[in-house]
Amino acid sequence: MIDARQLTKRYGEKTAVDSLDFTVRPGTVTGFLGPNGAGKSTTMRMIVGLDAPTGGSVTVNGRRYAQHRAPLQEVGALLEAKSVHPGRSAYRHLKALALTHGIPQRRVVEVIEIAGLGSVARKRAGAFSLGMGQRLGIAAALLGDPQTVMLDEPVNGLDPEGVLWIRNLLTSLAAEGRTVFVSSHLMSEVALVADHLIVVGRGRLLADTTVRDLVRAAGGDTVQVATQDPARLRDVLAGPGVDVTGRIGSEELQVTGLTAREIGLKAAEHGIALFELSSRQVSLERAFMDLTRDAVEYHGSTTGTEAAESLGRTA
Ligand SMILES: Nc1ncnc2c1ncn2[C@@H]1O[C@H](COP(=O)(O)OP(=O)(O)OP(=O)(O)O)[C@@H](O)[C@H]1O
Repeated sequence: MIDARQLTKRYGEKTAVDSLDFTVRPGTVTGFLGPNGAGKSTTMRMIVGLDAPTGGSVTVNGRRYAQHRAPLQEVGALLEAKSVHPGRSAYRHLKALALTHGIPQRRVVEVIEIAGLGSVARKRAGAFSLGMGQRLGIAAALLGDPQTVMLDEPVNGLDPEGVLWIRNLLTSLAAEGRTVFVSSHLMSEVALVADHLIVVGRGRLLADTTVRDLVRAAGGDTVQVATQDPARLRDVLAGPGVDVTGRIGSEELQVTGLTAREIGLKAAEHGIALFELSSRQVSLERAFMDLTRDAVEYHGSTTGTEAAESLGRTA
């Protein structure tokens, strides 16, 4: 559990994080969303004590990070590209980390497996691709088998297989009852994996909500499903607040009141094959853009004249 109370960070005149109040709960993936410069990284750095708050406080499982006796076993974090000695292998890097934190060596082998680094673990980390570097950072974050896992933009640099791997990893960590907090500036990415969302802009809290409520508020909660067995899927999905429509004899159903993820999970649970599963993500993306419109620091639509004027002002 991560608990931020009136958390504030100022750098001179700039308020990077502005009186944030939020709670990240165990057993679920919480997405931390906001446009570039919204204060996500600064908040995460304060959670693990790499930056001191100017005001307010943030605790992990009831204590400030520095007050934990074995912090690596409490919170595993992937922040911006970790400094790994380029001449050191992934294995030796993790081994050194384990040694200095009293973590058994067998855990090093385990996290190498979890991170899919088995075939490159003995190679120099300096020769790693961005994606391999991310995997090594994630292996390091999981080393202490922490109850809380926090990842800053983890899909950066990962190929499609890596992105899928991250999604599955986050979901299974949450299913084990851990607190999973993951930042991104892409709603489409977060919506696939997170149940809960904390949205920030210019350091302020814009929304503390569920993906489901945000979708509902955007009026885009229809999910298109095509299945082998529509009658059975209707029965499986039936419940309060859920509405399923579809033509008789058609494989296609339109579902409201459940997310694509919930439908996919229920179908899998009952062994029902799906041929299509698509939510109206465009409206979800739009809901995020509407929420953060006034908080975006750099608008791509700035005209040449405006850009020149603003350059002139700062010059
Ligand atoms: N050390 C620092 N000194 C001065 N300003 C800083 C410092 N670190 C961050 N900032 C400023 O604080 C604001 C928030 O930055 P932060 O990196 O936390 O945002 P972010 O949401 O993580 O953005 P991004 O997605 O671009 O990483 C930005 O305007 C940034 O320029």
